[in-house]
Amino acid sequence: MSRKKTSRSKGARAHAASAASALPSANGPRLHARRPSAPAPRRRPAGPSSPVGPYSTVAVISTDIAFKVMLVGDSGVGKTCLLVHFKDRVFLAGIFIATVGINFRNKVLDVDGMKVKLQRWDTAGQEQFRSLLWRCLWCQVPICPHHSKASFDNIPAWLSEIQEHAQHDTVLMLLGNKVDSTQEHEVKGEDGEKLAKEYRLPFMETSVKTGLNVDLAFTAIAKELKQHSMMAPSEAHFWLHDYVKREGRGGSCCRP
Ligand SMILES: Nc1nc2c(ncn2[C@@H]2O[C@H](COP(=O)(O)OP(=O)(O)OP(=O)(O)O)[C@@H](O)[C@H]2O)c(=O)[nH]1
Repeated sequence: MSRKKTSRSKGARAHAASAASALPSANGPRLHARRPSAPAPRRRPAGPSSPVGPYSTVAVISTDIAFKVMLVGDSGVGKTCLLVHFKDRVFLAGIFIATVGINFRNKVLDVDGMKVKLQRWDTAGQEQFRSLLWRCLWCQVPICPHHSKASFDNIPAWLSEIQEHAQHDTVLMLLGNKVDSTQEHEVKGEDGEKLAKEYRLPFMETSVKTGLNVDLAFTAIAKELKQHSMMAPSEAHFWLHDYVKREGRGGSCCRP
């Protein structure tokens, strides 16, 4: 639990500040203007072996487009739980088995009539695993829980790392997880919102325990990614920030 990144150097934080200033303005170009001419290739991921064993049944689901998404943040912030809840609608209450290596889970969403596959990667906090993935990701979601100031304080360093290694047009969204927690909230929703504004990121409070905004977070990501790769000139523009504000429930990020 204590494999936190609290020891990040002042240099990293300074870099984070400069990374923030490097982000485009809210009214300027969007964070992620990638618009490939062809849909993302549906290749089997390179590197780590598939979790599908030799005796597993493989269901082949035809999808129109596929994207790699990764949740990032300190150990214990709820990355695995978010992924598991989104896929299987269960909350791993009180179960904390630190992720070792890399896992991934697929989920196909129907986004405006198109099948969008989100391939969600779950990594342990170790650098060597993340560095395998940085460059092929389409979306990164830094997370901090409401009751952990240390995790919150590390978000700029995570953002800095993303800025440094990931593709420049990676979709980003900030999540404040465990909003249900009865522990004293060292971090208020307003703090998360303020930080998100500073980095010009959409922000949402989530709770895997109650399910608050979990599906919405992934649906918003899927919509945004779909737009990046497929938007036809006649199609209405999808605004991630607006969608999150409009559809989110509870918390300071969203309407009541
Ligand atoms: N109350 C509450 N607890 C949560 C929530 N999300 C996760 N947890 C708990 O937080 C602990 C850690 O969750 P994980 O999903 O394993 O954390 P992680 O970020 O994947 O951790 P690593 O695998 O070490 O990187 C578990 O005991 C979960 O039950 C939430 O929304 N609310």
